Amino acid sequence: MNIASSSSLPLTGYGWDTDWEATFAPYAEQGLVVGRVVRVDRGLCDIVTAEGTLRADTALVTPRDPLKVICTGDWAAVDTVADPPLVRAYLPRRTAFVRNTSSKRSEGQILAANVDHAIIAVPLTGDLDLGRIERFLALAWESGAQPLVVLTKADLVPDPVVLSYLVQDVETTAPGVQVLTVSAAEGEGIEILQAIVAGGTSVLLGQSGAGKSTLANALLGAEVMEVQAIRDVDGKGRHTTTTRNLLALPGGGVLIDTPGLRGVGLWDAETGVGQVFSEIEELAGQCRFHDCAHEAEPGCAVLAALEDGSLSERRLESYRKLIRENQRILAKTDARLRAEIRRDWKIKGAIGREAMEAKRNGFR
Ligand SMILES: Nc1nc2c(ncn2[C@@H]2O[C@H](COP(=O)(O)OP(=O)(O)OP(=O)(O)O)[C@@H](O)[C@H]2O)c(=O)[nH]1
Ligand SMILES: [Zn+2]
Repeated sequence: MNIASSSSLPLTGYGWDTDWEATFAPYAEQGLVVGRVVRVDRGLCDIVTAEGTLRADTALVTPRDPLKVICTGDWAAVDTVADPPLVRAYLPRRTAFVRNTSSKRSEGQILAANVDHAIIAVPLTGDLDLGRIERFLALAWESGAQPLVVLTKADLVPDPVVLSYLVQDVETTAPGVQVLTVSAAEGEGIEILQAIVAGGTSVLLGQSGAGKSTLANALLGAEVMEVQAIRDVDGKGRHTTTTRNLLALPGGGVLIDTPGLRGVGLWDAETGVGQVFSEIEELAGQCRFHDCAHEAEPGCAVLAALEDGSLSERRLESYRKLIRENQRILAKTDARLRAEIRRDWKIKGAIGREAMEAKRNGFR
């Protein structure tokens, strides 16, 4: 994407601050140039620097561990004397979005780095899927970014009383999270969202049809939509939809557009789950047994809350589902490890059997 190729664009528009500057100082001493990664593909990445966008080799920042591969949002230290330019390193990430790549593979995939706001788009059409919101919240908390729920298509709920109930439901589901209603169709709520995202880097999460693209366009303005159209014309249209891009917003802030974050799964999001269900974790802390499973134990504060109605059955079920799902993912990660342990046992077992046999034979 060449939006940033004009050399006058300062890096502050891309999230550069004095903390990054301090972290980068030793690289600057080595004559390396700083830039933010706007896209990574096939061994190369696009990096926006104070001098414009350059394409650099990522061989040195593509280790085997998929979570350590350079990604969109990273701050790179680039050797611009090399030809092509070469990324030597990237600065330690403040936050990182990771997802479970597929059901077959257990390795995580790094989606975006240094994200401050995770905007969870939830359409106000049909029934609110609170469980889905919880999943996105867990993923967001786990990344280190601050989640924000944006209820989209508010124009489809004209009754303010109904709307306020829906907002309340979501607020209860998302303790500690700001809930905003917007209508891109009527422009309502967009300015507030603009003000929030102006401070930092944001990603848009949410199911297909939630209104993410529409929101992105509202934040980006017409200029970028045109660029998008031009890119489609040059025959790369299909491809660009799967490529992650990082864009400076005209009203301030940065948007990382990650269309890949649709059927998102959890990845080692145990801490995230805890934050989504902070009230349940708090209750669990009051259970008589510290390893209480909240099934039938005496003195269980979680079950007591269910009983007196302060905790809903749906909420607890949702919590359990997320914990189970997370454990399955962790188990997959550990599958290789467990296979090794099993092999170890087998060897030890074989040795043991041999010894037994020798003994038995000896006794004969
Ligand atoms: N009424 C109404 N419709 C909207 C609004 N925002 C988006 N839509 C419609 O909702 C549909 C889906 O919007 P998108 O922005 O494409 O949704 P998305 O989340 O990007 O979907 P994917 O690209 O499939 O992930 C489109 O037909 C939009 O026109 C809104 O504020 N009001
Ligand atoms: Zn309990």
